Amino acid sequence: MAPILDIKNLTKNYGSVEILKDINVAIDQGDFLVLVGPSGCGKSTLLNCIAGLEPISGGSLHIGGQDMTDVSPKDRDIAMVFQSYALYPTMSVAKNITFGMKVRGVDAATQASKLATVAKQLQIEKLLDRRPGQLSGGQRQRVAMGRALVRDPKLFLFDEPLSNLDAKLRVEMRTEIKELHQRLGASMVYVTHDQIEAMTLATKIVVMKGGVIQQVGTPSEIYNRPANLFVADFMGNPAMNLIPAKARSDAAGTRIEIARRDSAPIVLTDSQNRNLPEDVVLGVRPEDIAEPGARAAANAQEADCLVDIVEPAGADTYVVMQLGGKHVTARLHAETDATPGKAQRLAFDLGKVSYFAPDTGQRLN
Ligand SMILES: Nc1ncnc2c1ncn2[C@@H]1O[C@H](COP(=O)(O)OP(=O)(O)OP(=O)(O)O)[C@@H](O)[C@H]1O
Repeated sequence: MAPILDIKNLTKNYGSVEILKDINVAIDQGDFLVLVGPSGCGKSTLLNCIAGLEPISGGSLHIGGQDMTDVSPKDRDIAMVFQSYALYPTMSVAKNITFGMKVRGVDAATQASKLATVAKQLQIEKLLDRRPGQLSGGQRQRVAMGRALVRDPKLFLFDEPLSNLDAKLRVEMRTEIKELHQRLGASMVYVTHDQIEAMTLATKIVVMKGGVIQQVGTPSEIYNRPANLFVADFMGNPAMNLIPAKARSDAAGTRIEIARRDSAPIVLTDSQNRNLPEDVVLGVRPEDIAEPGARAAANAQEADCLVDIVEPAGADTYVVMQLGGKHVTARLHAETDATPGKAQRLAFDLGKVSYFAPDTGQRLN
């Protein structure tokens, strides 16, 4: 089957400035694509290009197998949910949701039945007579989604829909959106700068920086095999530790040497990765540094590390050390007896590490 959305070699310029560079992405029916990246990376511009709110400068864009490059937004069979919700303030919730259908000439009975279905799905049946001003942020968000749902479009587009909500409600609405996606099996494109939102919602993530796609992959690919230092650093909280190290390969494997502040370097042996250049950046997630025996590890290599800071975080305790001249965070059990100023034996899971070239930032393994 043709991809539901197929973007090929898309570029977008504002005047002489190239905002999006050679964008290539395709998703299948039912995919939840999340565009994620720091402010100004071009994710909203890309969404607006998909919606047809911005013309593209080069390349092509197909939705449902149809070339939409020059088609107006209303004829693209999409529905968009904006950050601002864009509700009509003087209309009731019911009118806000049915207005688009009315404009398109949908008959009254169909309007009513679609409204009832969507109101039930979103649990806003009791709010239908209210105006947007009489709703909470989360309720407004639901109404905005209701307006998109009644269109039954080929593609839903979401532009940071949760960014106006407080932290707790954000998490609740995130779960609701995920549940809605699972129930409808709809195809969605979702913009956020929040990497947790990206990881939890997406079936496919596009990480962007400076108008350039850094990596396209499933949440697990992006998290476990980041393509470069930018993605490694951007996705995950606390961030992946990125430690300058020396790699020396021989018959037994690769010896990874990491400088310590006041003693000889730590030496870990990686039996899987050979042929690394001498200078590498070792990428290791905080959860892949543990107390020996605490977690199943594919290739645990132990070393003593001087603990600088201990940060209890409820379920886990974060321990911060200095290795390779960087702060390195390990995610330990809450009951750890790690103590600031004391050495702690830690197991590094070399079966899960990433290596990057210090100069280009590209992944090496
Ligand atoms: N109409 C415009 N004219 C010129 N430059 C623009 C215009 N709209 C956006 N830009 C620039 O394009 C770049 C990408 O903007 P965009 O809004 O897509 O980023 P973003 O990743 O969505 O960021 P944010 O999360 O802050 O919304 C930015 O450098 C921005 O200044």
